[in-house]
Amino acid sequence: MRNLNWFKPISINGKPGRRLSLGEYERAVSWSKYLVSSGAEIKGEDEEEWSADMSQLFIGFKFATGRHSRIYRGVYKQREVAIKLISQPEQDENLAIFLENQFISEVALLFRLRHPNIITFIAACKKPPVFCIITEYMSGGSLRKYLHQQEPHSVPLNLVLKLALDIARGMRYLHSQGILHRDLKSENLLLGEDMCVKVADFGISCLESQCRSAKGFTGTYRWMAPEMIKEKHHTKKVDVYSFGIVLWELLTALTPFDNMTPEQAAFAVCQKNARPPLPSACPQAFCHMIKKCWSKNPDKRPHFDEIVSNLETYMEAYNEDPKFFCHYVPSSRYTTALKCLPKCITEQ
Ligand SMILES: Nc1ncnc2c1ncn2[C@@H]1O[C@H](COP(=O)(O)OP(=O)(O)OP(=O)(O)O)[C@@H](O)[C@H]1O
Repeated sequence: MRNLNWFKPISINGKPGRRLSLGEYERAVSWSKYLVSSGAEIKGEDEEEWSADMSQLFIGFKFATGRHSRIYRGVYKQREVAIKLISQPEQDENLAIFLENQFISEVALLFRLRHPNIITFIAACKKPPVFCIITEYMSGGSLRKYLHQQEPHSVPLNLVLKLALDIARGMRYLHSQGILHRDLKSENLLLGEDMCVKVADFGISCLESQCRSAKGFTGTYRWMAPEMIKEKHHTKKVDVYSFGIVLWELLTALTPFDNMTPEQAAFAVCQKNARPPLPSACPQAFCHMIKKCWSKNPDKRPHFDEIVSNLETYMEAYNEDPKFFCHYVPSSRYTTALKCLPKCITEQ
């Protein structure tokens, strides 16, 4: 029997929700016939624990779309959530299998992750040909959307630092769990209230020991490390490369390789070792970090431990002296002195 709770207009924070339009209602009805759980199809490792109780789920309106998904707002067990619905196409068996495997892998990874800078997984539901993933709702939307609303080069340095540190902490945790994200970009970084950033979209993530070729992930070429574009063996360092591009985005509020198609960008990165231009006014501390992160040689890219530690040092120095970025000279004795400075102060 259909669960009509799904189609009640949702109420969020006491404010009445919007009633679904006829089109949205019809789409929701067509999706719901697959999603209303009989409980019979719940199988597999951990599924008992992550399987959503559909009687507790209220679906609202669609607010975003992915390549193969639609994202709805909703309420699950009294909590505001985002509901990602993925539907398998009837006509394309290979894509259907790919999407099912992607769903299984994304849920298996998300289920185990708990960190303030990683999107919080709430529940999921598997009713082929439709799958859903329920996560906390991030009211600020994507970092990409936020940056596109800013004037180029206008994000204040203390905010760049805070956002970069949130992302780097989330990524350090992810790597400590042996997981490669492989699709780190501003669109997959979500903002909460108080401008906290969380890493999201683990659709093509993998355990380092099990990662295979990245064939077909053409949509993310602008952020993709050359070894991954070339479908070569790749390591955690592909995420460090992407972090370098994200840091460039934070400083410029621009889209990388804006004047090129994703394929042209991929060619330029691999064949000409091209990178987005660093702004002339880019503080040395950031220029140095960005260049190291997007080095051609993955071994020259730092680990997230080092990135977090450097960003924390910059943050402390900036809080002490907002002119810190004007004085900073990379890889000098000044940097070493800076690193021991807080210790020296506390030891006195
Ligand atoms: N929990 C959330 N809270 C707020 N917005 C979200 C949330 N999850 C996703 N979104 C929005 O939906 C967009 C697409 O989500 P997501 O990247 O997870 O879908 P996808 O199907 O994997 O997309 P693609 O394959 O195109 O990368 C995000 O860029 C973001 O704007």
